Amino acid sequence: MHTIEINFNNLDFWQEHIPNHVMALGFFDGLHKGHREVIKTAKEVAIAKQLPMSVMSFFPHPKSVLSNGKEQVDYLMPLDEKKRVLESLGVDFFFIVEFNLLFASLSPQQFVSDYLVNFGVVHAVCGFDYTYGYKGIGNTSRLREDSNFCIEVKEVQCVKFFGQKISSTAIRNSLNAGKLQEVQKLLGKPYEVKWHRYEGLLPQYTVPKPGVYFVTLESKCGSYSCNIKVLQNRELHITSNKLENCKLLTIRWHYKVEEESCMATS
Ligand SMILES: Cc1cc2nc3c(=O)[nH]c(=O)nc-3n(C[C@H](O)[C@H](O)[C@H](O)COP(=O)(O)O)c2cc1C
Ligand SMILES: Nc1ncnc2c1ncn2[C@@H]1O[C@H](COP(=O)(O)OP(=O)(O)OP(=O)(O)O)[C@@H](O)[C@H]1O
Repeated sequence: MHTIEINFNNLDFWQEHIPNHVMALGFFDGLHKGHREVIKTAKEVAIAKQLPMSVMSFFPHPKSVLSNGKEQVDYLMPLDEKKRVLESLGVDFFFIVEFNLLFASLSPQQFVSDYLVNFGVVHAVCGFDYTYGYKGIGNTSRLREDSNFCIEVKEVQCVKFFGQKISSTAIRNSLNAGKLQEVQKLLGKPYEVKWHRYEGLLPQYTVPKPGVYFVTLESKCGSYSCNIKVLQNRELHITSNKLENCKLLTIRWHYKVEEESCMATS
């Protein structure tokens, strides 16, 4: 998979060098079941058309840029992890567009013309609620028209869990409430973070609310299941010394064992 960072300075260059392809559109934080359905659908279209397939996402999150940094976004995964998962899903090109105020002010038609039509997109795939362009006024029902009918559009229906749309926001809320089993159902797998023995939690991961959790720790030295504590400042307290020689751990979260209120007395 080729990862290409796009900004206003290199846009012309890439417009000339990217082959015709099928694109999946969206931010895709956490790559949950809904996101995977969009990417799977794009991959199927690409295979049928014998074309490469891409994902176009942005960085940083529109919310943090549009609030001038006042609204902090708790990412579910850093870009490197997103790259790793996208590659495993068969994505050929991962475009990361620099999201800044100038980009945010593009009209829906400008975005579609410069970043889709002139970018070699012949078929776009997005979820039913994908939005684009200034104030997010572009939506899937006008995407084909905004491209002057140059690209085909496939809209993916809502993937739900107990009648509710699966979303990155719902997953962040469940994480913040310590509902790790619910998070697992929405993601389709246990939530994972990377933790360094000296540096702590790696950037752009979110940890659940304070409490005691049953997790699996995985490292080059092996894997081991135990309880760990999330402290008030969202720091992790890992008492197990089984993997003490390993600096970098993947923590796979299973369920909450104890509430924060019980921790104080235990
Ligand atoms: C060119 C462009 C301009 C955008 N401008 C705005 C904006 O002014 N306000 C806003 O809230 N979101 C804006 N967005 C963000 C989108 O509404 C949307 O959140 C983003 O494309 C990710 O889509 P998704 O949330 O469906 O994954 C813009 C997106 C694009 C592509
Ligand atoms: N549950 C879902 N079912 C189908 N498509 C989805 C679902 N969730 C997101 N998508 C689609 O996946 C792409 C990426 O969406 P986005 O990153 O906005 O995810 P989200 O989970 O809705 O995030 P947020 O909660 O921050 O709005 C978009 O095309 C969007 O329409």
